[in-house]
Amino acid sequence: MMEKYNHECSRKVKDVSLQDLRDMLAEFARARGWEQYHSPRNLLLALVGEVGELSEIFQWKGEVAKGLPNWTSDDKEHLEEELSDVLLYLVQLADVCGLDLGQAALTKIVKNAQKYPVNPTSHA
Ligand SMILES: Nc1ccn([C@H]2C[C@H](O)[C@@H](COP(=O)(O)OP(=O)(O)OP(=O)(O)O)O2)c(=O)n1
Repeated sequence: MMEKYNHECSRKVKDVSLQDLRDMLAEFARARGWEQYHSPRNLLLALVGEVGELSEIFQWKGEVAKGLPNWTSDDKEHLEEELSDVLLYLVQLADVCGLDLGQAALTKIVKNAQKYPVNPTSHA
C-alpha cells in the first residue's frame, strides 16, 4: 500500500487534480480506519490548526519578498509542507461535506469577476 503512495507521490506529476487528491486522501483515511474521526467539524479544526502552523512560519519575519529569495531550502520545504497540510484538510473537508471543491472554486471565480469588473482606466 505504502509502495503505491510512494510511487504516485514521488513521481513528478505534470498536474494534479483536486479529485486525485480527494481520492488518495479518502483511501488514506479508509485504510487506517480514520473515517470515523473525519467529521466536518474535526476536519475544520484540523484545517485551522494547520493554518496556525503556516502562520508561524511568517510570524515575526516582517515583510517577505515574493519568491522568498532569502529563504533556505529547508525553510521553503517547511512552507511547502504546511501549505500542503492546509490544502489536504480543505480537500477532505469539502469531500465529507459532499461538495465538489474544484467546481465550487470555478463558480466563485466567475462570481468574483462579476462583482469586481475590470476598470479599463485602472491600467494606464
Ligand atoms: N487524522 C488525520 C491525521 C493526519 N492527516 C494528514 C493530513 C495532514 O497532511 C497531515 C497532518 O499530520 P500531523 O497531524 O502529524 O501534522 P503535521 O504534519 O503538521 O506534524 P507536526 O504537527 O508534528 O508538525 O496528515 C489526516 O489526513 N488525517
